[in-house]
Amino acid sequence: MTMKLIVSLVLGGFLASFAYIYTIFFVKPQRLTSRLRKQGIKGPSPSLLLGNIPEIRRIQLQVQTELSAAKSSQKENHLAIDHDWPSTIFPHFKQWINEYAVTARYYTKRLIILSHCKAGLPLYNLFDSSIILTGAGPSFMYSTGRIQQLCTTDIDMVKEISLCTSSNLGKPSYLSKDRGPLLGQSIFSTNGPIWGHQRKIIAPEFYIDKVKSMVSLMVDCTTTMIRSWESRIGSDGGMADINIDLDMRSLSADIISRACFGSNYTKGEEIFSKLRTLQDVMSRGFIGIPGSSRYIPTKNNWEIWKLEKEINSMILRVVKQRAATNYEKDLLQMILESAKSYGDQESLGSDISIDRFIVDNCKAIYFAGYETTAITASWCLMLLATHQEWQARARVEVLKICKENLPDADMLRNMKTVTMVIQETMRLYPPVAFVTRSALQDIKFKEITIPKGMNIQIPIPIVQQNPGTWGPDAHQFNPKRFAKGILEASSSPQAYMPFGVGARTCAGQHFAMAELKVILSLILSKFSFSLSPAYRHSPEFKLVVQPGNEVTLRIRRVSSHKKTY
Ligand code: HEM
Repeated sequence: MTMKLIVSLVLGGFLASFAYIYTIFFVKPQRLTSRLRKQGIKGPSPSLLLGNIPEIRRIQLQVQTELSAAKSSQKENHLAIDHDWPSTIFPHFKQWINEYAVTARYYTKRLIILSHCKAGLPLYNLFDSSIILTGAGPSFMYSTGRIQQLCTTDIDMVKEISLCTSSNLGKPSYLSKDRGPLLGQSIFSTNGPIWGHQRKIIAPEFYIDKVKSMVSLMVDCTTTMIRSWESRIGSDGGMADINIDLDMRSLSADIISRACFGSNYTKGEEIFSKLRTLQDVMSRGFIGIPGSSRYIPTKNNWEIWKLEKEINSMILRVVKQRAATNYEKDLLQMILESAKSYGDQESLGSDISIDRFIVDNCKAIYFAGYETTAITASWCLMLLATHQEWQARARVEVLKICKENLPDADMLRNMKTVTMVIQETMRLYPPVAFVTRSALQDIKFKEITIPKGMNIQIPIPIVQQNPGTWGPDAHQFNPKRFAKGILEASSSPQAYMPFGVGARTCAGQHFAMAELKVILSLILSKFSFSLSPAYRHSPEFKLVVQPGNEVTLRIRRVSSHKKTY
């Protein structure tokens, strides 16, 4: 009897798991993709459990093998830096765009009708499904395990997405599930009223006026780093090779900690180092496949759970300390106060606990505020080191504006060349590689109905390096293209999106720009620099696009400017 019960329980469990896996990995994806396929959207055929992951791996491996063969046949020249890194990091996108996002779809119906008339073709051909569905543009679909993506580089579709204010468009659920330990139920991953509440609390803390008042704090932190560089370089004529990645990370961490977490900033360093390890562990492998589930006790997941627990309790300790100290009016205080009122707001319809609300949002700000800005600063300095003419131009501007003074908010606003350099850096090396959205209900863009549950992905680096939009020098560093602002830099303003698009655009972009200008202007005014011969250019994607090898600069003092702070 007991044996029978065990057997039927095991069998029942097995059948239930099979039915679950079959629904998640086959029935649901089929339902989504067949609706898109009927509308002319194509894509590579997925395998059952892994989707297109095997093909992604195969294409990446093939491109990397070809690349290393080409490299070994050439004499290595570290100064020959190729900015077309998306072709090697995301080669599958380029291949799929060529294969599945056919050129005919670029045409509007009018153009097709005209070309048909010109070619003497009968117009009834227009009802052929491959031609009539011209709305898609360069879009295709693919999947990683259970996660279905509609990937688009179609500027018109990007424009419609960025103008969309409908609550039917939101952030994908995999951000709070698969990326949960990092992003949790924070402003980054929530939707609807709870997101609206979080945005209302956090965004005003980074409005331009608030940021202006944080410039002196940014200058103080950067000055401390500059002094340490000066002592490493020694007196005039001295020189040092400095690994700037580490310094940019600790500087950025210092700035965001002090700006957002006030007197409790000292705990920040530990939290950042753990967050970085967490990000590293989480970037291994793909999300959405069986075995990567956050509930399965794999070695990776044990490490993630341990780090998550440690980070969460460290943040809660900071919160407790804050409760015991004097009142401060910083972001942490705003989050704490809003968490109290959030507890009373049943209308938000959320089941997130107050502790979770605090921890997830603090964690998200720590992560967003430090990693992206630090990496951008490293890329800016690397590019200025390899483009001495732009380094000299930016330095002349900084010295002219600041004279013998430390930069303030007005001076930063007038730094046109420095701004152009930062904008061009974020065009070539956007730290965030994808704008991600999800159809929370059926939603229509460019005559294509995107079914509920489908994720939408815009690969930022590919759009920002498209020669069709940016011209033949799309893969080159040319800050001049931003001389008349972002709107005039390319044939389509929507093609520039390092801070994302639409309602979910980066809440900290003014803060990030001010911080980058402070860092660059202070470094330029004190030092000249070139790339260390040890540098090897190798961008990598680990949730963010970062230098795969350390950026080491050969740094000297600027001799004509001897003022010390
Ligand atoms: C160079 C630096 C930075 C870059 C390139 C960057 C980029 C981005 C991108 C691409 C998004 C997603 C936008 C979208 O989905 O359309 C985002 C969101 C966000 N960023 Fe940034 N970011 C930077 C710095 C910062 C800083 C310094 C902060 C705050 C201290 C910050 C706070 C946020 C927040 C809160 C969101 C979520 C907005 C929402 O969903 O409502 N970011 N950022």
